[in-house]
Amino acid sequence: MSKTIIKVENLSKRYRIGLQEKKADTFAQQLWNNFKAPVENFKRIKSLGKFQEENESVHWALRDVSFEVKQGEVLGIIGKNGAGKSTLLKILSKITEPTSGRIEMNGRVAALLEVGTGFHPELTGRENIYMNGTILGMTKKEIDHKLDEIIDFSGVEKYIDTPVKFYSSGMRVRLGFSVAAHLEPEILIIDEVLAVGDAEFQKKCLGKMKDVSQNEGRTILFVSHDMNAVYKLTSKSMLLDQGKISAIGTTEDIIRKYRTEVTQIQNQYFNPDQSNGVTFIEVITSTGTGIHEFGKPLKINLKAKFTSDFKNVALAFQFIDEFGHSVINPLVTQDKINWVNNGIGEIKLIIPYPRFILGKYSMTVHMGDKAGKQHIQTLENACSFEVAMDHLHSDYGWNRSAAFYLESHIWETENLKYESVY
Ligand SMILES: Nc1ncnc2c1ncn2[C@@H]1O[C@H](COP(=O)(O)OP(=O)(O)OP(=O)(O)O)[C@@H](O)[C@H]1O
Repeated sequence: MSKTIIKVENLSKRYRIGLQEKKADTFAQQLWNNFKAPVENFKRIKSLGKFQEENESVHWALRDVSFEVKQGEVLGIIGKNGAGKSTLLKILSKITEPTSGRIEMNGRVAALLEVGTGFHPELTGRENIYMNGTILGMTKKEIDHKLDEIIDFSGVEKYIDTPVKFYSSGMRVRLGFSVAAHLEPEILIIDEVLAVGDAEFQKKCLGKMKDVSQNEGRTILFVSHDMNAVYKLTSKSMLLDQGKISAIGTTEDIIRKYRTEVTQIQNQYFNPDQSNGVTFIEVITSTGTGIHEFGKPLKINLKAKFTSDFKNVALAFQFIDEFGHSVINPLVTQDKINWVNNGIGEIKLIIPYPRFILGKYSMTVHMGDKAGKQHIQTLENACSFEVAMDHLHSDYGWNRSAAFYLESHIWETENLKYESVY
């Protein structure tokens, strides 16, 4: 059993929201506000000083957060904007003090948080490498030994003797990551910053992080909004919600939970006017929450009610992607449907091998009589669902704009044959 390298107990961070100036409509009011401001601000500061008191100007960015990370573990940290992810990483990197709680870290920490943190702008790239190495407790000889590798990985060798203040944000991130990953910290903390770099560099960074965790036993904490990157790099993740841990578990489960929370999906349609036509439609996705995992069967349930028996009904389901394209030919009922039990009826559509690739889809339902003479109802945007592909590993990453669908296929040469089934 590997040893615990990070132990966090009841960690909380309280921010005091700025003491704002009062707005004035008139000059006289402005003078009065200026006169009163010091007294009011003093009162607010005093009330904030009382730790136990809740107040609208107090904001808890983290509240009672406890968890442990073992050596060599790669922990993904995900959550909506403002959930407290960066605050947690800043506290662990000793950039910010917690308000209360305890942290035990058994190793040297290298962090890549905001673009450019950890660099002195007036120093050159090379000087900054030495400065960072020294802070991490490395000798000059040890840094000398790593120097070429760091410069090479960063891809900024042309500018390595230029002060960092002249670097673009992408160049700073490249060098920042390279320094953090190569200077052999026991704990590597990486925030969203990698998103600044181009796709090729991001891929290279993910590969390097995998390498340092698997082959060198380093521990990594990784924050990202890119679920594909989290999926690829981590097997365990933590979901933060309003400063609290809402779940810790396998990355697959945590991403599923997160997606369900952030995606506003209308996967049920209910018609309050039940006099004639469709009364209810539901898209039953593989997760049951409007999120559908690529490749699994998709089901649609439709209920209808008419004022009397209704014979020879025809239905068509049309699937529209988020760019407004109809992605497959509308699926039309071939045989007549008769709803003769006072016009109450139900039909299920099952798509066994849907090919919709990641993204959001909505469904339009057309209803008419079989002869096509009578149009009964068209329900645009009746239900929607989102297709997720995080569970499918890809060396390239999935890109919504790259394709409309994904196809299973077979490769054959003289001495090799294999099938990729999606
Ligand atoms: N210096 C600060 N002063 C006041 N409030 C702050 C400060 N820093 C962060 N906060 C607040 O604390 C909460 C958590 O912020 P944090 O940046 O940790 O969230 P996050 O999960 O990293 O969000 P994002 O995904 O947008 O980066 C937010 O409500 C934020 O407004």
